[in-house]
Amino acid sequence: NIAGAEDAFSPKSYDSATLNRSSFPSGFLFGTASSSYQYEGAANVDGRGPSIWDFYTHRYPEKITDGSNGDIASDSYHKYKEDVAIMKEMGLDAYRFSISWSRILPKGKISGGVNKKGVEYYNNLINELLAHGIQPYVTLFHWDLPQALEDEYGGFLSPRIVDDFRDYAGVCFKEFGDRVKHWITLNEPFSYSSGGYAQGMLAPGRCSEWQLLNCTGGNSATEPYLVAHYELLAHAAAVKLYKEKYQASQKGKIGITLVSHWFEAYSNATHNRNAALRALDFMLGWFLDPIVYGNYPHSMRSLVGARLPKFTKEQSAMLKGSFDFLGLNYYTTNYARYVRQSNSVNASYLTDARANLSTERHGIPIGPQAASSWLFVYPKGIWNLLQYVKYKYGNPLIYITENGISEFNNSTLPLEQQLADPMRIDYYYRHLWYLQRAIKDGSNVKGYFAWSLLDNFEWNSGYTVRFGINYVDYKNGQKRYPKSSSLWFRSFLKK
Ligand SMILES: OC[C@@H]1[C@@H](O)[C@H](O)[C@@H](O)c2nnnn21
Repeated sequence: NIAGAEDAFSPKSYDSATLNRSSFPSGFLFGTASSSYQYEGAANVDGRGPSIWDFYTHRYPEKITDGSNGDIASDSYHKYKEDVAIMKEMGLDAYRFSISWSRILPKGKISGGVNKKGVEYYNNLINELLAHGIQPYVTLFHWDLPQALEDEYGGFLSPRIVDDFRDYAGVCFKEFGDRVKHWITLNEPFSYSSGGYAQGMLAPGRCSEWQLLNCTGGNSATEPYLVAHYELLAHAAAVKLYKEKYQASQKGKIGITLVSHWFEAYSNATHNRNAALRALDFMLGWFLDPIVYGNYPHSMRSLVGARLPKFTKEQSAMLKGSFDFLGLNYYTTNYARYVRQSNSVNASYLTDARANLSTERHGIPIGPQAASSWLFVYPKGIWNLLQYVKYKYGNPLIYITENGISEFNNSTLPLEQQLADPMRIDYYYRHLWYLQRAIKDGSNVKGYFAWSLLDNFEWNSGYTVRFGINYVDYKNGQKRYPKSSSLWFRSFLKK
């Protein structure tokens, strides 16, 4: 049910005696997550082609809080062996990372050539992980689309992306599928379509002029829905290829990672409870309904109308059941309340749900605010979200593929102060407590990946916030240091 009690649980202490690996089913997987553009650096090294994030950060540095980019980032391209050693030291079982499409295919297409050095880097990373008993969970697309495809036909705004994504996925299955047994096609298609085409604060930075968000063209009423449609079809095409050509011999699993907030009704009034359900449809159901039921949620079809693309019968059949597991990213919870559509002249994805989202009620915040302005700590939301997915979508096999919190970059403070991150220990302890609760209540969750192993490039926030369990000294050759949460995880994960 939507009316949720406040998040009542707060631990007396964080010692791993009360909550640890054995609070979870045996074989439960613990990992950390990352992504190529945010971690690797080496942007123009060894044949990598530019992605839309290289273009966006260099062309519009003013759109990034500190004017930074991922040219060097956490330099994992050169330091991946150190990173694997840190994972081993922490006692982690798995590592979720993404492949840079333009490092493998610099021009985005096979016809543009496969970059052998790029293939070599990911082979080295995968082999290093396996040599240390750490399982690779590999995301094919984590927002860094080859700029060549954006230039040629507008990237995910065009149906041509479906074939190109499928071909790229095929190269990865062929090159790495003998050792990679868990594939994630897309990371958060919601964020890519809403952030990139409705709000415009993620690359390629498009939105309606009237939203006055300083976008470079676009239409927030139509483009988010077109992009989401082609993301779904690209996902389904890659899954079809894997299942038809590779799964029998490679015996791996393939899925997709979706993100959702939990939404608490602003009040128990029916119109506010319905607003919370619509908010879930427009953020999670937008993608989960098509892959579970083969079509968009009813609320979207009725409210968005002709602006919502339609699936053909064949496409619907290809989408329905197109996953062996669901990756779910949870960070925060919002209040939702009914709002009458302001006007139909300036339609936008951002108002189509007729649900006003807020992070406070009667002036009281829903939880403590992190450094990231959208992130309020509400651990019970992970339990709520898992109940909702269990009941509405048939209790699918789930991995929590991201969960985490950010602090501000205070690199002027003494290092030992910067390494003290008690709020991160509190965040992880409380979310993990609700996660083991949800599993005991029947949710089919098999693993958990914390965001993030290291501090990294946080998209439009640049390096002004830090999500790392381990610190990266950007002023000193990206040197890694464990934060207190890294040491806490080490005791939590002890076997
Ligand atoms: O903002 C923190 C992280 C980003 O760094 C990830 O790239 C992205 O997958 C995500 N989704 N929700 N929160 N996050």
